[in-house]
Amino acid sequence: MAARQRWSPGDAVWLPDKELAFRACVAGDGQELPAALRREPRFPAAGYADAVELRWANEANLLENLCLRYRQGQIYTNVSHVLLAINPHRQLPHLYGESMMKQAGPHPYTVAALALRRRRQGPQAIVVSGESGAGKTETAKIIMRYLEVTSQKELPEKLTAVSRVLESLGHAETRQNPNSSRFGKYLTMRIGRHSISTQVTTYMLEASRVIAGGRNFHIFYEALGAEPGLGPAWAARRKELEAALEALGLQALTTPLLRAVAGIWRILQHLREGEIEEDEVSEMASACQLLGLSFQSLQASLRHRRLRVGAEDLALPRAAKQRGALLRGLAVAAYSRLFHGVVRRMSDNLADLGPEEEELGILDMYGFEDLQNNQLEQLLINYTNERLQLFFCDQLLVKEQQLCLSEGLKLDLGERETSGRQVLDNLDIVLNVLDDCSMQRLRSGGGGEALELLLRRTGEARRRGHVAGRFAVRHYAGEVTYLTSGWLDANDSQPLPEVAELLQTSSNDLLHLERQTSKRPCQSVNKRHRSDLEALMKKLSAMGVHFIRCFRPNKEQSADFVDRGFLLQQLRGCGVHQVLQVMQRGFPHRVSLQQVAARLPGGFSERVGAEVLMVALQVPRSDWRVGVTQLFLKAAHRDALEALLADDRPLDPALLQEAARRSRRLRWRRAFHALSLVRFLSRGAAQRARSAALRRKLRAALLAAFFLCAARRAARARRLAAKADGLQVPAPASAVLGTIRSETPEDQTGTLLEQAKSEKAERALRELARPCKRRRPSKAVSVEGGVLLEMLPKRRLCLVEP
Ligand SMILES: Nc1ncnc2c1ncn2[C@@H]1O[C@H](COP(=O)(O)OP(=O)(O)OP(=O)(O)O)[C@@H](O)[C@H]1O
Repeated sequence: MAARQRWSPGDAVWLPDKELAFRACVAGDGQELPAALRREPRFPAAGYADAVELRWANEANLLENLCLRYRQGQIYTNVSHVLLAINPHRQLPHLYGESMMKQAGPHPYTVAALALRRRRQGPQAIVVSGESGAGKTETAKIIMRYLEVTSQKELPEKLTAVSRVLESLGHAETRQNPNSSRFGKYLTMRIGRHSISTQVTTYMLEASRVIAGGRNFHIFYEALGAEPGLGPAWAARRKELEAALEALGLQALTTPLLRAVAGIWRILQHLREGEIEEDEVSEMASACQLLGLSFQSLQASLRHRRLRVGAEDLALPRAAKQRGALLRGLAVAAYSRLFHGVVRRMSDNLADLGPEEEELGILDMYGFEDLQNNQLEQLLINYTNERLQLFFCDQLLVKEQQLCLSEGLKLDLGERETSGRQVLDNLDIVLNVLDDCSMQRLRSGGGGEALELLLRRTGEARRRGHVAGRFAVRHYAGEVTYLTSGWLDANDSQPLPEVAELLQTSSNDLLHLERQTSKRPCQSVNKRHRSDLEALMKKLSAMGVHFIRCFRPNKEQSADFVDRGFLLQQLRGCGVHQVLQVMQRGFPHRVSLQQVAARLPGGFSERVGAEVLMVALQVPRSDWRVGVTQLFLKAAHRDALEALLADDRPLDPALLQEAARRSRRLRWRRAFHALSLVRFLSRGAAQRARSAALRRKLRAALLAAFFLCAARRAARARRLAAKADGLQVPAPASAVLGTIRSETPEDQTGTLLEQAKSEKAERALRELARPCKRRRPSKAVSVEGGVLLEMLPKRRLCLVEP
């Protein structure tokens, strides 16, 4: 989306605007508007169902397109493989009828249909992400409805029951959403011939919400359903919860669960000020009864802290603040154990899964968070989102590259995202240090300092001003400031020893510690979360992934308007602009070759037809490609695509004929170039072969010269020796010449030697004249020749072959 510096008169542009995000303008002659973006000249009345159809694929046009569609009740829009969904905050029944299940176009139904079709190729996953209140849970429900209807198999009653129980235990009313899920959820479905089996995995419950002071988890109000001031709705919801537990065969859990929740609620009533006075301790009796705890034990723990010094046990009196901290720890730990205890029992009841290939998963993860006071929990949530975002960008590139590859196109779609990886690396360092501090049981002072030191050193996590105890991280969705206080406690997956002991002795099984596997003994919160996330990412990497991105239209949860600035911020935050960038680099407009062929009179093959049309529409050669099944066009050629697809605009036959001629010429020219290239390359090969032959001949000549000289020298030496001794010339020095086996009379040796010498030279010269062929040395080379065989590299020995 390169911003043009100079504009022509009448160019439609978008200029940044504080209120509207972008303001529509018309450029003057040669005007310099560096921050301006090219405006789409005209949108179709219903907007573009797929934003890659935009002629100018930039974020301003994307935003305008989304708003245009939203105003007409079209909340879904595609950006290539990604589905964007804007929360309507009102019921839109026309979007979810069964007739919609058969239609193409942007919809969660279409995503589910694609995932279902592809599940035979391997396990598929649908990742639904977005801010809190953006509509993730609703979207997941829409997908499940589709699966139920189209597979004509009843979704197991248990699945609905699981969702209902999880809603009670893990959802709460927040500022953004009256039914906000405060944990991550991955739902696995295996669709067999006769049934669908399911399994649920949960990720990091925001257990600190129990003591946060605002609205608590729904189950608290359901447990107290009949209490005055709560309204009849909660009583009805309590009945639903009981029915869901019964459907799961867990009716035995109803009473202990609701009693324990009521017990925690009692504790919370005394915790309003954060401190517990001495006389208030006695009021804990009813809470203990509901939780199945020993009141005496709790009383003792609240009054005194036990400390072991050497062999001596000391009991130090607790202050009101310390009593408050202990009770807070007890409430959080008890709720966390309740949640995990129920989830574990539900999973045990659902465990019967089919073969892995049939798997279809739906991931509903908590969205990016930036609260007033961001703690370790928010850091872990944002860490998760950062991982998912990186995964999204990688997958996007991979998918586009796969499509190009399958269509036989060679495109440079740019590098993979790296800044997110850097942020993650730095956060990993921070979280590892936190674990080290936790291991050494360093309390606030030491641990906090170590963390801060490290934070100052890491590039992305940098200190803000001189405020101690804070640091900021530049996430993909914006900068978030975190407080470091209380991290060590928050990172401790184990409650205080007194609390753990108390809960372990409870008469309520749900409050007992979950079974520990030997692999993960007592991991810290952050370590456990990261290892769960790692396993999830590994799983997703091996699956076909489909993305749905959900957005909030405004902060007010109103169905009446779109806050464009707020929506733009979310679009930027979830990396839709990266999708657009990739599209911009590639060929975002696609049309099937069959459709192209249908626009032409007969006589053209699909590929040739596409070429002819491109020539006729005068699209520059660099702006289109013909793939195996589709014609690809650059972003700026939307008009050409429209001309191509509009049935009511007949193509001029004369123009087509001319285009066909030009296309033929083009193809001939291409064929000629290809031939020339082949000739050039083969000429090069012949040239290389000739020079190799010449090199071999030169080597042969040198060797021949060497043999001649050696033979001559040896003969002269023998003649001289014979002259001096007056003796006969001895047998020939066949060791040098190699191939001569002398059985001739001794008097003929001199002549033979000369003869052999000249024969050898002649043979070498003949070899020079012979066309070169690589030959392996013959086995018939004589024993004397063997001396040479050893001395010279083997491939050169063909020269001494007789
Ligand atoms: N497609 C839809 N049609 C009608 N209403 C919707 C739709 N999607 C969301 N909503 C409304 O928005 C509210 C919030 O949606 P939802 O609970 O799915 O958000 P979420 O993204 O899961 O939030 P959180 O992350 O906090 O759990 C719903 O209670 C519902 O009223």
